[in-house]
This record gives sequence, structure tokens and C-alpha cells, in this order.
Amino acid sequence: MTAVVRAHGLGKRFGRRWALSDCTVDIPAGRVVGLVGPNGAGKTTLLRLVVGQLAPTAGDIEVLGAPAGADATLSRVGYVAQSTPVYPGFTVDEHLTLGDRLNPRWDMRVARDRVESAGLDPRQRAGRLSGGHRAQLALTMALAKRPELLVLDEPLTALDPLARREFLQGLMASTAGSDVSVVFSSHLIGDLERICDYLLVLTASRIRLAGDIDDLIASHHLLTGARRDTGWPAGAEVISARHTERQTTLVVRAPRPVDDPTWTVAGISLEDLILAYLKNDAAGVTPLEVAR
Ligand SMILES: Nc1ncnc2c1ncn2[C@@H]1O[C@H](COP(=O)(O)OP(=O)(O)OP(=O)(O)O)[C@@H](O)[C@H]1O
Repeated sequence: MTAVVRAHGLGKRFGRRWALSDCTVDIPAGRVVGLVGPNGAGKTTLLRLVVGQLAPTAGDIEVLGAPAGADATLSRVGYVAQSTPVYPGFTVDEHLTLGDRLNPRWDMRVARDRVESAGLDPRQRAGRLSGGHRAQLALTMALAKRPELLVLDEPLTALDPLARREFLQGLMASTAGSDVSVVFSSHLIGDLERICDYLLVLTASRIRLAGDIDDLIASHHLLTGARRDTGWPAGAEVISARHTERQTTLVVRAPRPVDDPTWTVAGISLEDLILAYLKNDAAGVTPLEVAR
């Protein structure tokens, strides 16, 4: 597997607190990777390590074959931070001119098309744009660089539903048939489901799950049966358990479909799979405890 990001034993500490711990992961090239996790899990920290804005406290990280943040890779990585930074005193058009000067692979046509479709006024100063339009400008700057790796930290939060859909369609159109790899953090699972084919789940500063979404869906199952506190199915790892007075519902990971007549087995949606890992994130807490 060719990896765009290779992290080994990666950790970042702020003061006494580890924002990211012991992260060992290879992010495959040419994929659209969804990064999910609860608030404060360490997603932004991981993304800032990827783009070289932070230096690791422990371990190492390689991006596009070089140490993260290396000069040689800067123009090959596009990044939109959560705050969607722009230059407030520059107009939209001046942003595009600056992008053209600074980036060897800049595509002015992509930039102008996006500005037009997002309804941005080229003469408007960026400092006066609405939050959603500022996000659109920041995304345009990242896409028009024609990066090999595009890193987006919750880019959709400020966009209205229509703009969100159009952005996702635009993103899919610009990634289809190209080699660009995308790492995309979001709390909006429906949006991730629409465009991602690879998933990373980060909870409590650790990677809990990484893999191809189709494989993860195939290896996780939803089991329902009569209420019980023991007697879990053999050969399956219980990820989460929920109980009503009469019924127990499990999310389990098992390489083969669970063959146990005391359970009704069903496929799992991406949303249920992610929620099972998010619920069961506190270290040392058993699935039974977190389910109540
Ligand atoms: N520059 C910093 N200085 C001190 N602590 C920080 C800094 N950046 C992040 N942290 C802490 O590191 C932890 C992880 O933060 P991070 O922003 O990476 O989480 P996140 O998963 O992106 O959260 P959210 O979904 O809320 O954006 C948090 O406890 C946060 O307070």
C-alpha cells in the first residue's frame, strides 16, 4: 500500500496533557478519508501534525514521503483549518492572484469557477465576507493549488445545507479521476458517508479504528436478543452494548457473520458503527457500563 501519511508512535503533548498519544497509522493514497471523534479527541492536533504546523512530542510522521512540514512538500499539501483563515484586507480576486504567485501548480480556472459557483464577489474584501463565504474562499484556495494531499478540518460547519452539498459534489468531482488524497474531519456523519471510502476514528487522543469503510461495514454486525448481561457470542469482539428491560442490542466485530440462534443478526450502518466506538471510548470502561 502506498501511504500519503505514515505515523509511528506519534504523540503531541500540550503542557501535561497528551492531545494525541501513540498514534501509529498509515493513511493510504488516493482515498477520501473521514476522520471522526468527539470534541477534544485530538483530530485538529493530528491534522496540524500532518501539515507540519505542529512538531511531534513523540514518534514521527512522514507526509508524501518526507518529514511532515518539509519545504519540498508544502506546495503539494492543501490545508483548510477549522477557522478558515483568509487575509481580511485582500479582496477575493487578490487572494486568487496571491495563490497564483505562490503555488507552482495553481489552476486559475478552477479558482474562478469556484468563486463564481459559490456566489462570491471577486471585489469583496475577505474580512467582510460571511462565515460561509469565507469558508468557500479558503476551500477554493486549497483546491486551486491542485494538491496531492488535501487536509480539511471541519470545512462544512459554516456552510448552509445547499452550499454543503455543492461543496461535497465539487470535491468529489475534483477528486474523481485524479490521484489527490483527502483527509476530512467532520462531525457530520451523513456527509462523511457520502464522500469517504476510508475511516479513522479517534477517541480520547488515540486511534480506535482505521480501515476501508466497506471492510469495516462487512466486519461489524448489529445483534439483538433477549436481555442478558453475559453470554456474548463466541469469536466476536463486543464494541458496545445497549439494554432495555427485555432486550439487549450489541455492536460486535467479527470476521464472519455471527452464527448463534439466540441473536438476530443484522448489517450495520456507518452511523451506528461510528456511534458504537464513540460511546465506548473511555479507557477501562466495559461495554456494559457505557451502555446504561
Ligand atoms: N495549542 C494548544 N494548547 C493547549 N492545549 C491544546 C492546544 N491545542 C489543542 N489542545 C488540547 O488538546 C486536546 C485535543 O484538541 P483538538 O483540538 O486536537 O481536538 P479535536 O478533536 O479537534 O476537537 P473538536 O472536535 O472540538 O475540534 C484538547 O484537550 C485541547 O484542549
